[in-house]
Amino acid sequence: MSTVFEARHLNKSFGGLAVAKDISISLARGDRVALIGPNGAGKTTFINLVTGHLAPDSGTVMFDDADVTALSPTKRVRQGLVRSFQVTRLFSEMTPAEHVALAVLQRTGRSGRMLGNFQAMQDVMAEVQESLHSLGIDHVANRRVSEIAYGQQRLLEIALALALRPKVLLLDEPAAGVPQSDTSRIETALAALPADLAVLMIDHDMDLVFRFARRVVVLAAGAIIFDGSPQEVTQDMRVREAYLGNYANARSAA
Ligand SMILES: Nc1ncnc2c1ncn2[C@@H]1O[C@H](COP(=O)(O)OP(=O)(O)OP(=O)(O)O)[C@@H](O)[C@H]1O
Repeated sequence: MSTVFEARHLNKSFGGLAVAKDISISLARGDRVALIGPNGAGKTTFINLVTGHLAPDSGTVMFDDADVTALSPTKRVRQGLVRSFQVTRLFSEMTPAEHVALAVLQRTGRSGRMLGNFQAMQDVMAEVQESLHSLGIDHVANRRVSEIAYGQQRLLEIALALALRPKVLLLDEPAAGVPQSDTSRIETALAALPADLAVLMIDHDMDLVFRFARRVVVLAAGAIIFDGSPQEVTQDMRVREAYLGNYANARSAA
């Protein structure tokens, strides 16, 4: 598989606190990687370094064989390096259909001012319908975001990220805050992501992580302490001590 993304030796400190220590991770097309670790390990900081929301003190971010370390977050998104939107970035008065239409208009270089007329644009409408249908939220397409369930809002985040046609998708806790009864919908959406898309997901729900990931990277105190298969990670003594102890014991007892 060809490498599409590579973080090389990223370092970042806040004051005296080193939160990224020589982090190197690469992703190939079709990868399904989970980034796990204790609270405060530096997972979100890593995503921010990758997307350009934070500048590293040293190190390089490579995307599609080009150095994108100095590019703005917007330029990285345009190239296909996309993180899922956060619920807090949705507009409560707008509908899911309008959100997706806006993303499609932006991606295709058309003005957001055309949003009032998107239902007359066949290509936009077709993509909106197909997108919301594939994520199982087409029945709430025309409700206000403030009126739909939290799990549906999180599915809309995924729809918006996919509308940007990413090559690499970074998902920061896609199921966090979603009631247990709805997490299966998120899992179904994750399982149906395009096969050639490279996905890196952060989550604390280990059942979700182990069903989704074919590779697991563990961060602790800003450093990678493990990068390997889900089968090996539960056996790794450093990982057990830093994070997975109880979970690994439960799995081996089951
Ligand atoms: N802008 C900032 N300024 C100072 N310290 C920060 C900043 N952002 C994060 N930190 C610190 O960096 C460390 C890593 O935080 P980060 O949010 O990346 O961890 P995390 O692994 O994503 O944690 P969680 O699982 O709780 O979301 C923490 O100690 C945090 O307090």
